[in-house]
Amino acid sequence: MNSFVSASTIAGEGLEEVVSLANVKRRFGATPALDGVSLTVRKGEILGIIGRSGAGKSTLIRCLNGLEQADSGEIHIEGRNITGLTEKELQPLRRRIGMIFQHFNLLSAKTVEENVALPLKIEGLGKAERLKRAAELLDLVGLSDKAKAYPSSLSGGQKQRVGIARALSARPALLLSDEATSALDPETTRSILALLKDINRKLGLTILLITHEMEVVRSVADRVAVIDAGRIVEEGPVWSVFADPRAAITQSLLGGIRPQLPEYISARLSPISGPEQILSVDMAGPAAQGALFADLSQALPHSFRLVHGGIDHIQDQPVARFFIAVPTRDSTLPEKVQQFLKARGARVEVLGYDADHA
Ligand SMILES: Nc1ncnc2c1ncn2[C@@H]1O[C@H](COP(=O)(O)OP(=O)(O)OP(=O)(O)O)[C@@H](O)[C@H]1O
Repeated sequence: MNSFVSASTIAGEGLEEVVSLANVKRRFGATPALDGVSLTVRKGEILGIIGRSGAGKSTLIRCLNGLEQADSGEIHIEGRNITGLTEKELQPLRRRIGMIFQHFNLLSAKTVEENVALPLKIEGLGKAERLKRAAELLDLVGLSDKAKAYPSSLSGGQKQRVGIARALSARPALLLSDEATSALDPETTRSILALLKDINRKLGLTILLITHEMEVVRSVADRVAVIDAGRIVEEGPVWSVFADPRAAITQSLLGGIRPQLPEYISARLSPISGPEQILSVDMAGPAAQGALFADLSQALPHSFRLVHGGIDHIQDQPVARFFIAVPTRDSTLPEKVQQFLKARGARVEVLGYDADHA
């Protein structure tokens, strides 16, 4: 483990909730930007907050770091209520939150190591100690060879690594990532997310990820909270929210990364009985581990045709979603197939009938 940044120095000892919000409200004129938000970020976890543009994510961040005052409700950082504090009282608490941003916000006239060491200068540390710590942090993010470089000579991914090192330099209790991968290409995004996960695991760093991309949540978060019109509409372990999204907004945000019924089939689906009934079959955890379709085909031969789908693995849990077509020539078959699948723990939904399948 890195000697400078250890789990115990990043997060306060013995505190389970690094951040908690209780019924936080913030209104701009007629717009309730935050409409009673309650959530907690637990020590050592990665919590993803996802929402569309205008959902209230920026207002939430601004309330958390004290740039915006909530109209009502309470915000605790490491057990301390920050609502109503003066600017002076807020300053030491603000330093408990390290931030990384979409556009990195590095100082272009300073070298990489100077950027990383800057928060330590503000804390009053001597130069030798600042540079020693900067070197350790650059080692942590894999950029030791760029210490003397200027930000303009770095790629986007390298700039964000510097941003991460700088955010960690003042030993924050929480790393707040504000759309930190939104300006990066998919491969660089993956490497930055892998780095965040690695630091989270190695150092026990608590991370709050604000994003509009489900893929970001999928690859690194432990829990996810979905925000819509200033309200948390759904919250839970990532794999379970992916397996069974309840809110319409969550289903819509998941649209791009969950198997969907192919467009050409959904376009011709009819609610009126036809030659094939189309079902969606969702399974997660133990239910997704068995040989469900092999067993179905043995119990009820020629009872279905696989149309589309697949198995994803989220937080080491299988999450499966398939679409099958069941012939209706034998009118009792659809019901038998559904009962078989439900008895094996699958969630089954009748989407309609495909009248045109040859
Ligand atoms: N200073 C302000 N004055 C007036 N309305 C505001 C202000 N800040 C935010 N709002 C409104 O509050 C709502 C939430 O905005 P917010 O910026 O928090 O959303 P967001 O999820 O961060 O969106 P984006 O992803 O586009 O940044 C929006 O309807 C926005 O127009």
